[in-house]
Amino acid sequence: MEDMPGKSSKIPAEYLAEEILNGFNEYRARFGKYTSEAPRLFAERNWQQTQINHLERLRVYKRVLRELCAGLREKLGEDQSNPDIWKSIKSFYQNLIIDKPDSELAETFFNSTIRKSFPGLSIDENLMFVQEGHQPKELKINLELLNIYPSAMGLEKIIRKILEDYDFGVPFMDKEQDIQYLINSVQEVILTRYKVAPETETQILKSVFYRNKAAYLIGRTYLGHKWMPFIIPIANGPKGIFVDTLIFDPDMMSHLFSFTRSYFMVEAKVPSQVVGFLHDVIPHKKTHELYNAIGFNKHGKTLLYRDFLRHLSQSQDKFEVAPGVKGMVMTVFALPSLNLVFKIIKDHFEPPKNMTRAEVRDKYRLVSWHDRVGRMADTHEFEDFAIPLDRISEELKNELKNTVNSLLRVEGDKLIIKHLYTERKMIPLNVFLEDCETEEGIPVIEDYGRAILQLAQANIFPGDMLTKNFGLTRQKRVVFYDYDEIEFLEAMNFREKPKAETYEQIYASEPWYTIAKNDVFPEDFKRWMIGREDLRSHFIEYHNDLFDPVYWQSIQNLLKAGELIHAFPYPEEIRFRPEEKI
Ligand SMILES: Nc1ncnc2c1ncn2[C@@H]1O[C@H](COP(=O)(O)OP(=O)(O)OP(=O)(O)O)[C@@H](O)[C@H]1O
Repeated sequence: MEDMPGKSSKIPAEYLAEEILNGFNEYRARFGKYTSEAPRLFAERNWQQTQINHLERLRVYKRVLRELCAGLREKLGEDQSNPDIWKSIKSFYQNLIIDKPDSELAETFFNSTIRKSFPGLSIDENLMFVQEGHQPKELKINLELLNIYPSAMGLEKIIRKILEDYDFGVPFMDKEQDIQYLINSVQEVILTRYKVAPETETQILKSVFYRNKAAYLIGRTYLGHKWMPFIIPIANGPKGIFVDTLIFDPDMMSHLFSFTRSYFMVEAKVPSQVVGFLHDVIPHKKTHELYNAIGFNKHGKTLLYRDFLRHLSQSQDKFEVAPGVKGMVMTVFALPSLNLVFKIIKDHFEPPKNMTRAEVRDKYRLVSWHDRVGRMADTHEFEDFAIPLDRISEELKNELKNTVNSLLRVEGDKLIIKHLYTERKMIPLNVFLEDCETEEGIPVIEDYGRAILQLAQANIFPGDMLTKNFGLTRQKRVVFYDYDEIEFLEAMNFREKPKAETYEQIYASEPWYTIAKNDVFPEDFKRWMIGREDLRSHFIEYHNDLFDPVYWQSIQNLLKAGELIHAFPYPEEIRFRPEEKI
């Protein structure tokens, strides 16, 4: 063994590097086991277990890491924060993972390990993979990952062959009708507009993407001058498997991979190759978002951080307090040129907020584990996040000092923030509604109500539903981002207001009836949900159900009966069949 600098006198660095690699392999094996069960659970329509597996898979990383790091800390003893030893471990580890098909994930795993084992570590390229190790993993497409259908086969034969190749082990409800629906869609969208040359082809990833109650095939057709990507959603209803629709719209495709959706279960032995294909098919999405979407959210976080560092070095603007109404629980700031916000839990909350910092963190964790149904933003959690002091505006410096001082320290020319969340930057809904035209506002407020109802169907009650707690995405979709008052819908008690009968009751300045902590009176929502006169009446009429306690109770009853309500990540109108035919 080559004599490495600073080799531990007690346990050789080589051994510790192997131990970290074993931890990584353990994580990959356990992650892979949950992923590999997705096709069977889909075939069995076992949605309960699908949900459990989704949650368990999200927990694997931390669980493996916790055990590994406890062992490492014990073995390293006083050497836990000896940079020479870690440098040596990194060097051995780098050699061990060099030929791994998922070495980029293994690097991220190393970073997590050292951050949890080395007290007081600051970002250091010698000790961590701040940038990618050897050679950056090229996002190359491997043709072996694809099923290929030459155009010369003819449309109908291609479609038949696709439905044969992707065998879910369950009979189709009506395969002939599915084939006809698919032919019609292709004719409508492609063949009426483009002439497909016979020497071209259609490619579909062999790996199927599973999420909730659906499976998705992802592919593209070469039209002779450009690729036309598509997604085929497939569902398994009580009468069998069926193709639910065919998606060509790039925005819809992109939304399927949105930061507001849960991660897919998909076999990806070489993640960079699957991401490479997705990158070509959905060019809008950044690489870190695609890694997140296929379940490697820790590596997604690494890439997000690398993007952040690059962005910082290429921009000059200053971090500012985020526009909109300031939070009572979170201090939120942003860099105008960057598509992210940074959220820190305040040191003290003003009444009526009376939760603790730990409780707020629990709520954020709940959201990251829960099905976000396209209506809640995913967050990444960072510890000891460094920002150059000269990039922070004076106003923000004061705001940070006044609200989160206990989490700040200065190291050289950097401000280090002990704990923060990053989240996609959106336009706060209240800001948008302040000066939009009526016609622009109408679809947005309709979507606001829809967002609340879809969250309810996923067993989430936002608690505080004011427009300031929702944001608008690039695609003008309304997304909830204020999690500190979130509750499970099942825990709420939706009530009608008792009718005042006596003189005292009618003229009482305070409610004369008792109100329990989880009581909710939906008819009150009318008073404060939408302030603008020109939008208010439309909202109240359009979302009449929102103000009816019986409607909320009916959603609770469905949830109590164990119903997993599937939130379709595409509009109802594009589905091939109405719900009653399924
Ligand atoms: N993802 C985001 N994109 C853009 N702005 C955001 C985002 N998240 C938060 N903000 C801004 O920061 C403000 C405070 O954020 P947030 O609602 O999460 O804090 P809070 O302290 O939980 O709020 P509250 O006082 O309602 O509990 C928002 O009103 C909005 O203006």
